[in-house]
Amino acid sequence: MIPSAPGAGPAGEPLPAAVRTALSEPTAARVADLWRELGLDDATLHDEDAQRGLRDALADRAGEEWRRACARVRRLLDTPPHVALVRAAGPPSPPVLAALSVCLGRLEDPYRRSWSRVMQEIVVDPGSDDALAWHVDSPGWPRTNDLTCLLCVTPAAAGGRTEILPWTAIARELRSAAELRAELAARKIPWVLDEALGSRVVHQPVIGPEGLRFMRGSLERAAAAHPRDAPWITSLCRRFAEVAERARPYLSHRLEEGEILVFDNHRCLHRRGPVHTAEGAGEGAGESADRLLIRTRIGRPAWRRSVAAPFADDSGGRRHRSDAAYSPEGRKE
Ligand SMILES: O=C(O)CCC(=O)C(=O)O
Ligand SMILES: [Fe+2]
Repeated sequence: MIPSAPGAGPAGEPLPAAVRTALSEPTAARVADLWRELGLDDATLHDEDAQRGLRDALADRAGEEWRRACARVRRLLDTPPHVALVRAAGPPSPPVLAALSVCLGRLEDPYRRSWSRVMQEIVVDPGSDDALAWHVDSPGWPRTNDLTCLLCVTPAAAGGRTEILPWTAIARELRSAAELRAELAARKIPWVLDEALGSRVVHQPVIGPEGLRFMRGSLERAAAAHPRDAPWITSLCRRFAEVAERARPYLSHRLEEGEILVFDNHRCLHRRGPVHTAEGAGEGAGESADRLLIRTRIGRPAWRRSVAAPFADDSGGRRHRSDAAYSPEGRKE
């Protein structure tokens, strides 16, 4: 009912060199040593005290390069296009991903079940095309995560580009569609939360005061669960998807082994381009299961983000947010 995105196209721009940060081998090794010393793994990391312990240990002992890299990533996330790419020397390092994540905010896990992971393996799922269309992560959570980090363990043999569409580009496209923009900000979608979270419904617009909330599959679920609202939900979703499809520029990057891509999940949409097998193939056919990423989803950023609530104006996020408007404690779930 809502059209699919075509995936990576020639219109995507490469990641600017300015968003890249390298970490030296000694720093990466120190981080991994701390991780081992603290006896951390995915299960222990669910605990907020363990996350705080790791953050404190890193501040004390990971060194100046680590401190600078974290500060730089925070700055990059605060500035359009709200993206940072970190490459630690050596093989792909889940400890470095976890360490970077806890230095940015809290690793979120609203499920709190034995099967849930704060460091989640992301493989190509031929049964779902949600990742192929512009979306934000966690539309099935009461509050979507603020930041997403993706560590590339195994790159795609071919294709599989990760693409980022910053809010500033969407806002520009919406300038000539004031009515649609007003509707996107005013009409509250009855989002159906994940089954494991009780399938509750939360009412939020696509363009909310805190950011974007959009995923085609979730909107289809909302429409199916609320047949009377289905016509306007479907129409709004289709029109927004068309705007996102036209919006430029967006970034397109094929993650390489060991790279960590971090982006602001409230101020960007993202998607994955089709993955090709050696035989070649298009979307849906020949998708390879080899590509492996590890994802963390971060809430309550550890710093006060300084960029204006982008949804209050069209200035591209240059105005400063008031601290009060962005205090994590002041947020409702
Ligand atoms: O695989 C990627 O590059 C992104 C995947 C994604 O967006 C998702 O699984 O939600
Ligand atoms: Fe995603």
